[in-house]
Amino acid sequence: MWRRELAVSAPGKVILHGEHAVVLGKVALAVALDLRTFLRLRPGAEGRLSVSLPGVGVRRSWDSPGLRALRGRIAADEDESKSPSVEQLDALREFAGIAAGASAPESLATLAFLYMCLAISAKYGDVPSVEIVVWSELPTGAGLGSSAAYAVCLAAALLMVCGAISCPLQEGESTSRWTEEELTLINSWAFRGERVIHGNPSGVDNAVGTWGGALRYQAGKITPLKRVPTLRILLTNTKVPRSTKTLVAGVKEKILKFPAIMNPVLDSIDAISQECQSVLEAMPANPSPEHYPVLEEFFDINQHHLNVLGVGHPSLDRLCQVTASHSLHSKLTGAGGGGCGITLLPPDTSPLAVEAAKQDLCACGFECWETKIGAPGVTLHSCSSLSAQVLHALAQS
Ligand SMILES: Nc1ncnc2c1ncn2[C@@H]1O[C@H](COP(=O)(O)OP(=O)(O)O)[C@@H](O)[C@H]1O
Ligand SMILES: C[C@@](O)(CCOP(=O)(O)O)CC(=O)O
Ligand SMILES: [Mg+2]
Repeated sequence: MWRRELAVSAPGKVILHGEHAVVLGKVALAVALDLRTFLRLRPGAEGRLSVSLPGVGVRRSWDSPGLRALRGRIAADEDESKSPSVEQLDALREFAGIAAGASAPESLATLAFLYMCLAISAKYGDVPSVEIVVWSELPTGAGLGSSAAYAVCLAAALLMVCGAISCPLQEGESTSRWTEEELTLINSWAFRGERVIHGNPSGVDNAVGTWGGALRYQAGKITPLKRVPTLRILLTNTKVPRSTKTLVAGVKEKILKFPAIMNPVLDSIDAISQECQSVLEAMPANPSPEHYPVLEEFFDINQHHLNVLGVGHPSLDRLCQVTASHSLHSKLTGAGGGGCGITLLPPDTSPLAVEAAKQDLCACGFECWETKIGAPGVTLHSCSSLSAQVLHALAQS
């Protein structure tokens, strides 16, 4: 029986280069963002599991016998590939009253929650009697990895409640992190949760959510970037909604239709990620301003490539044009099709130019803010150490 009241948080991410191509085994460079998802965990009534997801309007509660019976059906279908099978997802949908093919945020969030809860408890313990609330500072479905931050928080909390990983927070401590081995387990379960939401994720988003910082990711191999310069980045949300799952499926279709045309584009994106990594790693030892025009050109070239892959959007074209009129360079980040773009702010950019660009972007109906990148990965918190704003948001549910 779980007895403590605790919170878990995980950061969103910004992909500098390699979105979409990374799904097909190419290199991506990604950094953790200073916007986080928070999960509050507390003991619930004996024999009941409750979840509240205010960001997507979900408030559900189930009794343990019903969940155990469902778990029996799901566990029987467990396959070797560790991917949720069609039969498993159908059984979960039927149980939760979600229509086949429903892809609304609340349906996917509920499905991912049930899947992770039942699969983790089947392997490591009993269905927990806890109350879970998840709230995020991240916009949902905007390219900043909210799905992965959600899956990472769920994986960490559920693995801890089921005893698969430790509860590293001592009495009196405000925050704590897990060991490398435990983080690897959290990451692998978060990846499974992402699969429920995305269909075919690369795993880069959950890796950043778990480890934080800045990393290179390729085909499951995670390499932390140690000496990355502090880049100033302006983040702009076009507020055009989109679904990563649909966009990733669209890219796959295009590649199958025109392999000879599309594969070289993916190779070029891969080369951009690799060259960008070399430039970033050379910058701390040689902090010359001449690196920035190179980074800006990489943004421009990759933005064109992403348009070729079919994941651009008129709102993103507008974003690039507006920032270009202030001599700044931008690209989409994440799945595209709307959502967010990033703009590089070289150190010599005048504060007036940044302000003017922000004003013009806001006049388009966009929201923009300067970000700090390289935030810590998944973290365990005492509830009393959370800010009043986060506590308030978690208590509203
Ligand atoms: N705070 C949250 N609470 C519940 N579900 C969430 C939350 N954040 C994200 N999700 C889930 O993730 C989905 C969005 O994922 P996705 O389309 O990959 O966009 P992104 O990861 O770029 O924000 C939502 O539809 C929802 O199912
Ligand atoms: C397009 C992709 O490269 C990143 C998707 O990021 P987001 O869900 O838009 O935050 C997909 C993936 O890597 O799984
Ligand atoms: Mg996502």
